[in-house]
Amino acid sequence: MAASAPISKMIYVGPFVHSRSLTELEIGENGAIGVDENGIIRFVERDFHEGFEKLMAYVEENKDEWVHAKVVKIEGNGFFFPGFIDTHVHAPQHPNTGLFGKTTLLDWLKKYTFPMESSFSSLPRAHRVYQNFVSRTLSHGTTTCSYFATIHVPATNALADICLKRGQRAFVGRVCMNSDLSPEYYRDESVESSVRDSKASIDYIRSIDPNGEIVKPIVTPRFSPSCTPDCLSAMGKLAQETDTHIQTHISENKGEIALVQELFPSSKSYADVYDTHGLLTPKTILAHAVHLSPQERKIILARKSKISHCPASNTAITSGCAPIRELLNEGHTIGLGTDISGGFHPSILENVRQAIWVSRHLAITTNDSAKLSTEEALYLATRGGAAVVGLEEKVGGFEVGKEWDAQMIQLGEVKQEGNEDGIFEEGPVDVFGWESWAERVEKWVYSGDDRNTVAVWVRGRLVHNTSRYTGAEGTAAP
Ligand SMILES: Nc1nc2[nH]cnc2c(=O)[nH]1
Ligand SMILES: [Zn+2]
Repeated sequence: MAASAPISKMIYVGPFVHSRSLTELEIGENGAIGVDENGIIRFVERDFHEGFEKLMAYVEENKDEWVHAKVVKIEGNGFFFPGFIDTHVHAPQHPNTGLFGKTTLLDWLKKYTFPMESSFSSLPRAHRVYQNFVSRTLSHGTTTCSYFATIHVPATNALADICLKRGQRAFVGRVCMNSDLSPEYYRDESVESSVRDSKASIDYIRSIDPNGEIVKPIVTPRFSPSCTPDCLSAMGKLAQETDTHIQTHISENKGEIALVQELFPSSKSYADVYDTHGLLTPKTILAHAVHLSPQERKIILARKSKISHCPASNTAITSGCAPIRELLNEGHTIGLGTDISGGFHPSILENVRQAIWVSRHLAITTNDSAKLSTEEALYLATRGGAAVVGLEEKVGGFEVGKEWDAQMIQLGEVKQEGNEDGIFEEGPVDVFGWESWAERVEKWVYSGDDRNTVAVWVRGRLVHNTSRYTGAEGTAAP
C-alpha cells in the first residue's frame, strides 16, 4: 500500500532528541516541531515548560498559519528521533539473514550469497522478498537505505518501485559483476551488457522519480574481484556521465585483499584499483574499510569518498574491527550499514550497539581512545549516514528547512500503582520515572528494538506505525 501523504500542516509535540555534533546530543524535553504539507520542517521550538495549552496559545498568537495544523503529541516516555540511515545493505540477501555459519567473505559469497541472489531472475521472488524487506527496515526506523540489488534489471527496478510506493528514501543499484570470480550462472555476460543493464536501470529509476525525491539510482560494481579492469573503468565512466553515486566494497577481509593484489598486480593498493578506474569520487560509498593502509586512507580522504561502517557484518563473517576512531580523527565521513546478510540484523539501532561493542573490543587490544560513545554511534546512524549518501542538507536532524524523516520512540512505563502482577508495557525498555532523558535514550540504545519504534515518517509521510501509535494521520500500515 502507498504511504499516506501528510494531510495538512503538522505540529509534532513532545521531547525530541538529535545529534548536535559528533559528541553531543540535543534533548529538547518540551519540543514542538512544525512540518508543512511538503514535509519540510518550518519551526523548531524547544522550550515549552509551561505545557501543551501554553504551546497552543503561543501558536495561535505567533504562528497564524499553524492554527489549523494537526497535532501529534507524544505521551508517556516517548521522544522523536531522526530516521536511521542504512548506508550499505543488500536487499536480496534478506532471506539469508542470520545464515553464515563459520564462513568468511569469499566462501560465504559462494555458499550463501551467489545462489540466493541468482534466484532473483524470478520477478515474483524479487517482489516477495523486497516487499517484506522494505517493511522490515521501515519498522526498525530506517528512513533511507543505500541498496545493492542483483544483476537483474527487472528485479532491481521492482525494488525501486517498492521503495517509491512505500515512501522509503533509497539509492537502488543494479549490481555489476562480469569476472569469473562469480559462477557462470550469476554474472554479466560482457562489459557491454554490464553497461547496458546498469544504464537501463538508471534510466528506469530516473523515469519513476525524475527529481530523485525518494529513489535514486547508484552505480554498483560489486567489488574489484568481481569486475574486470575494463568493466571497472566503464562503471567509473557511466557514473560520471550520468552524475550518479557509486557504491562498492573495500578492504573487508584479508583473503579478499590478497586476491585483489593477485588480480591487479600493477595497482599500488585496493584503493588505488578504484582510483585508477575513476571510481573514487565525492559520491562514492565504500563499505567496510577495515584494513586500509595509511596511504589508502589518504587517497580516500583526498577524493572525498565516504565510508560505510558495518560492525555486525565485520564480526559475523570475521572480517575484523574497523578503526573508526582513527578514521574519524583523520576527518573521514562515516555512516553505519547493516550489510544484510553479511550482517545478521536489519536494524541500524542494533548496529549502533555493534559499533560500540567493536570499538570496545579494539580498545581492549589497543587504546582506550578507540571506544565510541553512545552519542558518537547515534551520530553515525543519522547525520553521519546522511553525509555519506549526500543528503546532509535534507535529513539526519531536526532543523528548519530539513525534511521530516523521523521516528517516534515509545519506552515502557513501570506503573507506580496497580502493578502487583508485574505487568510491563510493550517493548524491552522499562522506565521507572526517575531516569533523566539522557538516561532514557541510553536505555533505548542498549536494549531497545522495533517494538519501541511506534511510528516512522519520510518527508512528512507516515510510512510505518504500530498499534501503539495514535497520531492524527490515521494508519499507514501496509
Ligand atoms: N559483505 C559483503 N561483502 C561483499 N564483497 C563482495 N560482495 C559482497 C557482499 O555481498 N557482502
Ligand atoms: Zn556488502
